[in-house]
Amino acid sequence: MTPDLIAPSILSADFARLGEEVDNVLAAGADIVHFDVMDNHYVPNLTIGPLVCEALRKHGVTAPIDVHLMVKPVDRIIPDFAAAGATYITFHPEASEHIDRTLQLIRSEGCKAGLVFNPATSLSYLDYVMDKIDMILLMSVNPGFGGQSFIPATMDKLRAARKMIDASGLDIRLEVDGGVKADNIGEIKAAGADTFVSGSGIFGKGRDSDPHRYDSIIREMREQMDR
Ligand SMILES: O=C(CO)[C@@H](O)[C@H](O)COP(=O)(O)O
Ligand SMILES: [Fe+2]
Repeated sequence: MTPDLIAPSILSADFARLGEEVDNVLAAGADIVHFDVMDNHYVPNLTIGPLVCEALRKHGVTAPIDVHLMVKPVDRIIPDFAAAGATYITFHPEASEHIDRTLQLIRSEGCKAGLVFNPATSLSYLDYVMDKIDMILLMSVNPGFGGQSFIPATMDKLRAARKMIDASGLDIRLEVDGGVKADNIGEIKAAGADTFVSGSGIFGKGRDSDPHRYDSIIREMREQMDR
């Protein structure tokens, strides 16, 4: 049985106090840090690199770090993220010339490997690489920005991906990313997800110094998942 993981996307955190934000959201009960890497080439936005991942590790973050690469090309940056302390490294199949080789590269660097599926991307990319995958990430928004609305068609894709994983008998996490909130996380879990990325749904807009500001939202998400 794969335990459910809540993965706050730090894209929506207050970057002026990133270490504190990550400490607080993990202390509130979140499980894994979702680390969105954007290159303003594969997606129309630019964010963070291995330096920030390394800084979180030096700050003392011991929780898994789930690096979501929205970059093209992909391979060059993988060893740097592995050295910086990434736990999972996922990438979009459209961004790699050789998907099988990129998956093998991630594992050879000591990280868990995953493929990321945009809303319109077919799950058929999985057909010949399921044995090289530790995580399937389904985008429920088009990649590039936080704060977007969940795309309802993701639910059917989620059920299909869950069937593929169960039929494979392999230990593969099924993560959903984009527009996940307390009011839809229960339905997303029921459709088959076990790992839940939420950025604006957790960090919200407000900036305040209360170290317990994330306790209630994480608790509410758990309650919704356990219903
Ligand atoms: O990868 C991405 C966006 O491309 C996501 O991880 C977002 O950062 C999720 O943000 P919310 O939709 O939860 O606000
Ligand atoms: Fe992401």
